[in-house]
Parts: sequence; C-alpha cells; structure tokens
Amino acid sequence: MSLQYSTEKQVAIAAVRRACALTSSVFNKLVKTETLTKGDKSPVTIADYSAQAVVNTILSKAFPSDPIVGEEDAADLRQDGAETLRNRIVELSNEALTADLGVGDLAEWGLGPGKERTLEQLLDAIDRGNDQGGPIGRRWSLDPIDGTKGFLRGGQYAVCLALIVDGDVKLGVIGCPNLPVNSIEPEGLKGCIFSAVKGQGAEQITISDAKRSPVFIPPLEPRMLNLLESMEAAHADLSFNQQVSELLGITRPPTRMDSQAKYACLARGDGGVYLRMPINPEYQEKIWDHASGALLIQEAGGVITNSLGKPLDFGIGRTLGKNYGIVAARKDVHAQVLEAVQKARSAQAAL
Ligand SMILES: Nc1ncnc2c1ncn2[C@@H]1O[C@H](COP(=O)(O)O)[C@@H](O)[C@H]1OP(=O)(O)O
Ligand SMILES: [Mg+2]
Ligand SMILES: [Mg+2]
Ligand SMILES: [Mg+2]
Repeated sequence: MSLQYSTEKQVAIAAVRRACALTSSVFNKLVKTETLTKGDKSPVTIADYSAQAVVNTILSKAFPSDPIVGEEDAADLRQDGAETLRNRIVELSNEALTADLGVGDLAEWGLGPGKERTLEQLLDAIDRGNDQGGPIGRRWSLDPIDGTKGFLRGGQYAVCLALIVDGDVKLGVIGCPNLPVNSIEPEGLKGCIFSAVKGQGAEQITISDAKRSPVFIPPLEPRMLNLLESMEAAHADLSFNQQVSELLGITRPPTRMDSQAKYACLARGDGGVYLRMPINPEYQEKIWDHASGALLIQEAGGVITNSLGKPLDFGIGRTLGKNYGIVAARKDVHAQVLEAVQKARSAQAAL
C-alpha cells in the first residue's frame, strides 16, 4: 500500500523542480543583460508568471478538479501592449514543460519533448490560480517566486507549493535554487527541494541529483540559537526581534534572508527561531507565503503559531486573516520564545 499523498508529493516535487530550473535560467540570462541591476521588475514578472504557468499546467493535468490559490493572475498579460511579455512567457514555460523527463517525472502529466502549450492554454493555466481558499475541500496554494527581492539580488528565493485539505496543510514543498545543500559548506553545491507530508516527516533532496536526506531540527544550546529573519525591514519588525533575542540571551547575530528559505533553514537546524512580527498590522499574510513552511517546521519537530500562541489558520481564504505575527521554533524553544515576545511587547507598551 502506498503512503497517503505519495502521488501528490511526486507531482508537486516534479512541478517545483521544473519551476526552479526555469527561474534559475531566467536569472542567469538576466545578469548578462544588466536588467537585473537596474531594478527593472518586468523580468521578474516573467519568471513569476512562467513558473505559475508551469506548476499549474502540471497540477491541472495530474489533478484536474483541484482548485489552486496562486499568487499571480494573467489579467495584465491579456492587455494590449503585453505581447513581448506574453511571447517570453510562452517560450520559457514551454522550455520548462518540454524538458526531458527527470527522476520521478511521468509523461502522463503532460511533460517531456513535444508537449508545447499555446499562449491561451498558458494564460488559462496562470488563471487557474484564482481560487479564493476556505475551510472546506481540497486545494493547492502556490507562490511561484517567494522572495522577489532575494531573486533580484541573486540571494535566496523559493518556489512554494502546498496541498491544503479542509484548511489543514497536508503536503508542503519548497524549492530553493540558491540554498547550499549543506549549510556548513556555503560555497558548495546549491539547490535543494524540501518536502513534508503530514504525519510522515520531512526531507530534503538535491535539485541536481535527487539525493535524499531527512530533515529535523536538532536540539541546540541556547547560545547556539540565532534568529532567522527577513532581509526587508518593511516585512518584519527587526528591532523587536533584537529585543527578543536579548531576552533569550542569544549572542549570535541574526541570519537575514528572503523567502520561505527561512523555514527550510530552521527545519534543518540552521538557526533556531523564525520570528516575523508585523511592521504594519493591517498587512495580512498570504497563505502561499507560509503553508509549505508551516508544515515543514511541524514535521521537522517544530511548532509554528502566531505571537499569541494560536495555530495559523489556512482555511480562512487567501490570507491568514488578522496579523499577530509568526513564531516558529523547535518544540522546547518555542514556549521560551513566546514568553520573550510577550515580555518585549509589555516593555514596548510601557514606554
Ligand atoms: N508589508 C509586508 N509585511 C510582511 N510581508 C510582506 C509585506 N509586503 C510584502 N510581503 C511579502 O513577504 C514575503 C517575503 O517575505 P520575506 O521578506 O521574509 O522574504 C513576500 O511574499 C512578500 O510579498 P510579495 O511576494 O508580494 O513581495
Ligand atoms: Mg511570497
Ligand atoms: Mg511571489
Ligand atoms: Mg509577489
């Protein structure tokens, strides 16, 4: 008997691997043209749209009745004047979809040489990401490029795909094309895909040769803990993090990186705490920004809650609703972090 969600996992990893190859190839072509250093966002848009087209095409073939909550939609691409953009998306998406079958790929998912899609099919695939989420039923969440700023810098970004059933994340996959396979060799081989299935644990595979290793948060002495946090000061309250760090007696400096790569790092023990307190409480976190990471943390022996200690709710809609921040850490550390967060908050309120 095969394990629950084993087909979904195989499909999700295949889709994320192709999307990672696509985004890496866009980046490599971009640096040569310098468009990237000028901060022109359109090439990133090309990578985002194409990655969503590829993943949604594969999901729709393998699971035709599953809705998808995807970050992007094709409305702007359908406008007059977007022809160059559309042509690039068709080219990039078809390059990814028609690449030779890799480890675990099946031709029945519509992959491999000769499986080109038309412009209309690809735009429709992007628009398959229009599901509104909710508490009932089975659906996927997709962030085709999480950490746009990291992608632009040549830093960390992630392709994130999750399966959510009745508001509960059952499968999470995070592809990190720029993350070192082994954190103690930062200049070594890069490119990993993390996956977790509810109740079945978590693992990491290398993008290049699909080598597997289990993923779990090792016990870390408090002095060895450090905070994983956003690069972008606008995305999380980094000065609050500093106070929490001091209250916990953490001496190591924080590790700043973009995207759900932070969850991946925490899950394999590169860090110890992921703290994301809102700068702007009106900003509602999106489910595609946290679903895969949340399950990865839980399956690696961690706990993830908001700053009040309540679980994140992936069954509200496209967002996580009211923003009380996010706290993730190994089980034993999580309670200490929550306590420190409350203390830091009281100290702030007393000012
Ligand atoms: N004001 C905000 N607060 C928190 N997160 C934000 C905010 N604005 C955008 N984001 C999202 O944060 C995620 C990246 O987080 P991090 O900085 O930790 O890497 C992105 O998905 C980004 O969305 P977007 O994809 O639309 O840029
Ligand atoms: Mg994102
Ligand atoms: Mg994104
Ligand atoms: Mg975005």
